Amino acid sequence: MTTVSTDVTNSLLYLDGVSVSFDGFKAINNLSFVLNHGEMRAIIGPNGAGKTTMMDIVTGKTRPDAGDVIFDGSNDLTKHDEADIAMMGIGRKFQKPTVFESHTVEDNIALALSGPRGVLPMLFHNSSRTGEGRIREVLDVTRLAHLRGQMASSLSHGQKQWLEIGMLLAQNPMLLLVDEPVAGMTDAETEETARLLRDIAEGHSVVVIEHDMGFVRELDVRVTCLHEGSVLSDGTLEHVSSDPRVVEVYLGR
Ligand SMILES: Nc1ncnc2c1ncn2[C@@H]1O[C@H](COP(=O)(O)OP(=O)(O)OP(=O)(O)O)[C@@H](O)[C@H]1O
Repeated sequence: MTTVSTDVTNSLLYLDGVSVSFDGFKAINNLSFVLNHGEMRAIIGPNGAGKTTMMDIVTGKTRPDAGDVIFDGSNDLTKHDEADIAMMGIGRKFQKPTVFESHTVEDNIALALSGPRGVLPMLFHNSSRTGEGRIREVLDVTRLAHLRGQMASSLSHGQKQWLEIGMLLAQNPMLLLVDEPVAGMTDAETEETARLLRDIAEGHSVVVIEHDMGFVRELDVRVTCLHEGSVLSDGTLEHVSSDPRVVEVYLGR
């Protein structure tokens, strides 16, 4: 018990004994998962393993039937709705980019900055960091500074994904949840996305769901493999990818 309570206090995200069923089917089955402050983690696993459902539970979209879901040591996420959870500092990027196509890159970031956790409402209290400074920071980290005046509709698929990550960053979340960011990207964009997320992880905690194992290798972080709603294997990519159970249900297919 001592270990568990220490885990809760020291972790940014703590799931223990979490289960959820849909029409009697256990999509998440007694799942335990701990993410440390400042950590980036990759989540892999076959289709239907429960990866998206796990994110749905963390963001308040789905309520678990059982288990603990604690954010930043003391916030019981099962007692909050999606809007509350976003305000607490959990940002989610879905697989498909949803940028404002008919606005410029810069305006997309500015719109996100003026959102509930953006910095613009706080400007009067913090003159050292202007909206413009923050926009530049976000554009730099998302590799879009040279495109700031262009319409979002003119961006490549990969650049739209980076822009949406930028819009998330503008909200300054403590934790970013990123679902299959490199699906549909070119090889060059995929490699750049790994570098971009590593840069972001210097100041944020990140959970990335991804099937592209080359990309997961580039991320160079601890990997958790889910299967049938629970953790099947966890550790370095070398450890997880050589686990015979992971090879059987996922990598060997
Ligand atoms: N709202 C829902 N109603 C019914 N079944 C659901 C619902 N959401 C998820 N499921 C089922 O739960 C299981 C887990 O789905 P989930 O989308 O979490 O898997 P995943 O690991 O994200 O898969 P993929 O890699 O294909 O995205 C699947 O069998 C799915 O059909």
